[in-house]
Amino acid sequence: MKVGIIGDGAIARYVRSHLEDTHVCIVRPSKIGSAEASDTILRVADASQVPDDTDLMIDCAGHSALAQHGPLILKRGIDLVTVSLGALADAHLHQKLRAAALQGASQLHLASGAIGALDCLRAAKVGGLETVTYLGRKPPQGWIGSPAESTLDLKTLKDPSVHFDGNAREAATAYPKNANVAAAVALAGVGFEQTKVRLIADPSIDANIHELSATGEFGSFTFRIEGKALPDNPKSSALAAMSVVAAINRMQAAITS
Ligand SMILES: NC(=O)C1=CN([C@@H]2O[C@H](COP(=O)(O)OP(=O)(O)OC[C@H]3O[C@@H](n4cnc5c(N)ncnc54)[C@H](O)[C@@H]3O)[C@@H](O)[C@H]2O)C=CC1
Ligand SMILES: O=C([O-])CC(=O)C(=O)O
Repeated sequence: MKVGIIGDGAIARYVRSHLEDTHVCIVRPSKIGSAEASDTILRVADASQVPDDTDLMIDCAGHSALAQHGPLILKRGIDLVTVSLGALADAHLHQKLRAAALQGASQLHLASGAIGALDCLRAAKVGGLETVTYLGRKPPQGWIGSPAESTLDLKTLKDPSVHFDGNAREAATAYPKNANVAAAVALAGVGFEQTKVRLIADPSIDANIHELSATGEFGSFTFRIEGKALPDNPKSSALAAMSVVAAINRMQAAITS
């Protein structure tokens, strides 16, 4: 399988290090000439330059990259795995990606990202869900560059502080680098409006802690994960990068779980 990637950040580097070969990489135009001499990968600036024989593209570059490159990749009949699923909180983009996939007879696969138990939520949805709540906690440095900065002094924070309380659509839209998990939970469960989200900066922790609780016809469950961040990006959990590799592996397996 010829696999290409979008982005060259923390998640993309992890994913590439776990793939035998990467065929092509879509990067920002300013980075086209910046490849290290040892890196022989074909670097291109947009989806129209991705070679025709590419079987699968992997988006590890965030919401704007999925919006920019996703529709053409799918229209060209190339399957796409994305970790930037918070971008789907934009109903217009959601519809555009869906239409592109139908037109190209391709599929957009949503990596599970930094959370687990989405399989449980999807199954529970069949019987009917009553409440779904997601709580995202990160150390203060994980919220730098986000709207948390407008309500909290992240450098001097002493106590755990809630800086967002609302629904998954608002969270995914306002926190494109931090609330993709809220979108993953919404898409697997009761949708963007009904999924309750709280985001917390917590100086007493050194992990990205995600908690998911649901009740419904099936009963109830709570899932909690303490995820280590990737060494080169405190915002992104290592599990998010691992989930992309797992999604690629699943797509190539004869028997999938
Ligand atoms: N689903 C989940 O649980 C998670 C999802 N994410 C998403 O993954 C994204 C990437 O995370 P990291 O690798 O840690 O971030 P990063 O900041 O280390 O890397 C992002 C890379 O994307 C590139 N990029 C941005 N826009 C681009 C465009 N239009 N075309 C080509 N390249 C572009 C940047 O140059 C950079 O190399 C985050 O922005 C976030 O939206 C991150 C963590 C968890
Ligand atoms: O990596 C994480 O822990 C979660 C994250 O940034 C996101 O949901 O966008």
